Amino acid sequence: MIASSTSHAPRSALRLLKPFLRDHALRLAAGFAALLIVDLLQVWIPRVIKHAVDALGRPGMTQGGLFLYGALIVGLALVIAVFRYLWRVLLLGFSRVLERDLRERMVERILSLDRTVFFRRTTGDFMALSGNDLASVQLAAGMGLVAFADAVIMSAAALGFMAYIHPTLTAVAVAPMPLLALATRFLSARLHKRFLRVQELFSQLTELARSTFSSIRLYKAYTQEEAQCRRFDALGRSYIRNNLRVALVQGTLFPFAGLTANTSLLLVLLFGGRLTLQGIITTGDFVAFIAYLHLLTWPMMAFGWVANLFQRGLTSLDRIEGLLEERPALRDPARPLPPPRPPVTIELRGLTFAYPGRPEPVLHRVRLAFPAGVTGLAGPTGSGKSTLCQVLARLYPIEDGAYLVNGTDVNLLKVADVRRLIAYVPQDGTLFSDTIAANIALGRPDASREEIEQVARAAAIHEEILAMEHGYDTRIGERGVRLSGGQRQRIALARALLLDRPILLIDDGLSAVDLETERAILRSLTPYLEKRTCLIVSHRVAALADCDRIVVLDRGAVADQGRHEELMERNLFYRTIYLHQTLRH
Ligand SMILES: Nc1ncnc2c1ncn2[C@@H]1O[C@H](COP(=O)(O)OP(=O)(O)OP(=O)(O)O)[C@@H](O)[C@H]1O
Repeated sequence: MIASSTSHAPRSALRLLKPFLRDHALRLAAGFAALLIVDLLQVWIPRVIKHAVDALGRPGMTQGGLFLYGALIVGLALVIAVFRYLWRVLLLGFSRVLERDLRERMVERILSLDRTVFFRRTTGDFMALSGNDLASVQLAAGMGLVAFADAVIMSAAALGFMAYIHPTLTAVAVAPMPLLALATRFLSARLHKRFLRVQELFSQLTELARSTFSSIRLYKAYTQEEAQCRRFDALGRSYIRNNLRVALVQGTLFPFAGLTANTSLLLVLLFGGRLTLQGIITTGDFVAFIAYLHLLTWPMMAFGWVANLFQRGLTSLDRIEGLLEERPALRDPARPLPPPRPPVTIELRGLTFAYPGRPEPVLHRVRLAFPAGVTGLAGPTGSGKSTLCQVLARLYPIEDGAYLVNGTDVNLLKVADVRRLIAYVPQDGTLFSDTIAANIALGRPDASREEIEQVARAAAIHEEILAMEHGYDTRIGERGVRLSGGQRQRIALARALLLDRPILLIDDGLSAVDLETERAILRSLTPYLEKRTCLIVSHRVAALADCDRIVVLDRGAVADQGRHEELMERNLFYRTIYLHQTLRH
């Protein structure tokens, strides 16, 4: 699941940010300039304090004079507040814009991918990427970047002022700092590994939650609530355990930074105190020096913290890059031919097909022409009927044999141009939490109510929709009414009819209605299907009896084809199933 995220060095992920940094260079420059001003003004305050303290020892110093120093500090603080507001808006705003940009690119990429990728990646994986990972990148690019720049500017300025007071004392005060840098480096390497594991577990947890809640009725029916709770519990414990392992490293890093800062303070008190007593530096210098040391404490802590943020951000950016680098297996040719025009005929020539990652072909040298009219597709379960529909719907790459549209190989056409010719009704007609009208109009949101009603009539669902309280405006799904399996299938069929495309593929799309209704619907579709090419898969061969032609598939190969009467005469499988099903009804 996470394989692609760990396949390349995290730093290569930074390439992702380059064009973005270029586009927002001005905003960043203004933001960092504001940050620089804030930091410089901030390090100026101890200078004012120094002068105030030194002035205290001079004769003739009045309260009014002291007030002036105080007013100067307040003035500086006001200017600092304005510029701090500016950098927050500019730099933190930058991280939000980056977040939005990455999210849009991720959504675009996910929508461009095909099924081959979704076999490898789970929904939980996508959710973790757009949740946790994106938040980590945003935090690193926002607060992380700001804290880092702030720490660099502040420490450089503070060190400069300290060195100006007394270079040797400065060297003594910063002596413990390299230790902190080393500790940060060592600990953040561990943190990277542990954090990766936490992200993986979060992804698994999200996937478990999604699959549990979307199939909650099934778990209840199988009384699997407790078992499912145990699964959550085990995964949740592992998630906490691994988070604690992260906290253990972080918990070492922060106190260590604090300890280093206080050691520096001790050294300054000892050596700086002596220098003051000897009169080498003034009391004001000594007070200012300690104020600078306080200003240095934050950058020292910040380096450790920022190292963590960057580590997390890089790990997440790497995972996001893994997703953005995914490419659909189905790609458009470099120079596609113009889209085919109706009337459209389709044909398979010696098509052999295996699912990606599976060596065993599911379809073997299928040779079939689909003339205008209705072709029925029958065959034992697992014989490859759905696979054939999906290949025809242009959902998988064609690598062995040919799929021709109006005599042109589909590999020479744009994928979307072929798909635009086909209305496909899959086995599980997925409906969305929206109104019935919106569900039917999925492929044509601009369709009029009249057009929607017309296709609903053809799919024999109009009367039932009208009988509902809000008719076509009835909401379905989690917050609306629950529909029967047959109703869902007929709405899915109406949705495909509304597309008004030259080819219609119905993959057992009426399995949930009774045989008579299925036959009646197929008969009522006859006027709609005139001049179109239609393939209907059905488990009930009796429903296919009126088709112009019926193909029998067996273990992925075409076993027979002909009219109902012909197959009744010569095809044992067809006759047996037909008699079995009609006698039972
Ligand atoms: N996504 C997939 N990945 C790998 N193998 C698959 C996939 N979908 C189906 N198969 C395999 O392909 C074979 C044909 O399945 P398919 O669903 O096309 O048969 P079918 O005739 O439509 O079956 P049914 O009548 O039960 O719906 C089966 O062996 C199945 O296990």
